[in-house]
Amino acid sequence: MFFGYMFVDVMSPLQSLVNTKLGWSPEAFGYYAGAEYMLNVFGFLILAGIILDKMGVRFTGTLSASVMFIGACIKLYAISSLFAGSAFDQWLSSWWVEMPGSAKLAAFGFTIFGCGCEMAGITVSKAIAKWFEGKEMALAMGVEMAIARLGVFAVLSLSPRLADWMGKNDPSVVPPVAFCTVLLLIGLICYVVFTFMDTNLDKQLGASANGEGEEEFKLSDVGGLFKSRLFWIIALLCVLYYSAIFPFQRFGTNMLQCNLHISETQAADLLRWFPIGALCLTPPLGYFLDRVGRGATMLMIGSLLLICCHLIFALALPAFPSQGLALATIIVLGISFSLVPAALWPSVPKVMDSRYLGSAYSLIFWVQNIGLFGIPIIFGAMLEASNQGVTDPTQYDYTNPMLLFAGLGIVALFFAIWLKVLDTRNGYGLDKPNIKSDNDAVRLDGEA
Ligand SMILES: C[C@H](N)C(=O)N[C@@H](CCCCN)C(=O)O
Repeated sequence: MFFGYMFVDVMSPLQSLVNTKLGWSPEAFGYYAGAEYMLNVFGFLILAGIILDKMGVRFTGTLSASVMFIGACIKLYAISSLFAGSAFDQWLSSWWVEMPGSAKLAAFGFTIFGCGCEMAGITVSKAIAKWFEGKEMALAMGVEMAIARLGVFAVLSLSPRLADWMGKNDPSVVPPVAFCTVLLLIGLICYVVFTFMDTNLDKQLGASANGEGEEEFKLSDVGGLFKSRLFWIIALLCVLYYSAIFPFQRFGTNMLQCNLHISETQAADLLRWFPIGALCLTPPLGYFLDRVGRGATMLMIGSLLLICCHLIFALALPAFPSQGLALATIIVLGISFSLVPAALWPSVPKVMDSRYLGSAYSLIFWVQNIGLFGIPIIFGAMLEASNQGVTDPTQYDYTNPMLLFAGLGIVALFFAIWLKVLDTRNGYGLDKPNIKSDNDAVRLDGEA
């Protein structure tokens, strides 16, 4: 997940460079950013849930790491000089001309990568929920997410510097993407080694080699989940919250650059404190949740902080372009980004029967991916519409698109409050600690 999250954001701090070097407009960048989730939205994630439940963690993990690597190679080729000017490039550039050939092929590679990355995400979630059931599950998920955030921090720090590899006068998008592609190959090799070690351990313990696929995915479970009000509240809170977080991560560098009139590297250096805040706080919050609880309350506070931060970025930062204000807001956003993920993901096994868990995670990811696919496109289009005639990518006005993020946060807060009310009324146990011997939480199959 560390290398995967690095690859996801490798181009995020390079938006103005891809604009000048590859000719991608903000709209094209938005299409590219949303492409990560495209095939997932059109059903791949549901298939991934079935594969996970049928084939188990070892097989699905190896498959997802391989798919991520293949997607990364396609994207690397798309932005390289091997592709630029080729007959394939000319053909790809000849239709839907707003989207250059390199952007189309990179978006395709990112789509393939996204299938692997999201499949890896549900594999990890299910494995942790199973391994840590009734134990320090929230802490384990918090540590896993912290490692992923460290990847984002690392890539926001490294990417602009690697882009200047050949000298500041000739920056290029290729070195950072190539570097992260090699890391994905190393990740794949590590996972293959893990599967051999895990199989050997099973043999030593005398466990059945196929013991991991015992929780069968049933299509009827999907129907049951879709009819559940609780599922929809969690899924909609998830999609609204994350749609104001991950797309922000992608556009944030340029937003800071435009508002603060600083270089791309300086802006990325500021933005990298966002994942760092989340990195430091998510594990302790998971520890707190395991022992004390308050998950539903954390979801509300996290959503409220999200709204405040995006309103500051939209309205206050353009009026008071201060790096101190930007940094403080980024840190508070990092706190929000710890509270919600730390509480959201461990809440799912609390309210959904373990028989549904693989499918529940894949369906929540699926709903979430619809937002993660659509919002960057809408955001990019709003940015373009708000900046008609602006040719310098460091001079964009980000007010309207940032208000979109604040709006998403307001609706997310509404769902967080609703969840808290239902939890208080029906006793789902969302505000209760994870570690306890006889969990009296009401699960979906017991939902009225
Ligand atoms: C984007 C991805 N679908 C996602 O939701 N990522 C979450 C972590 C999900 C839990 C993984 N074990 C995130 O907060 O990064």
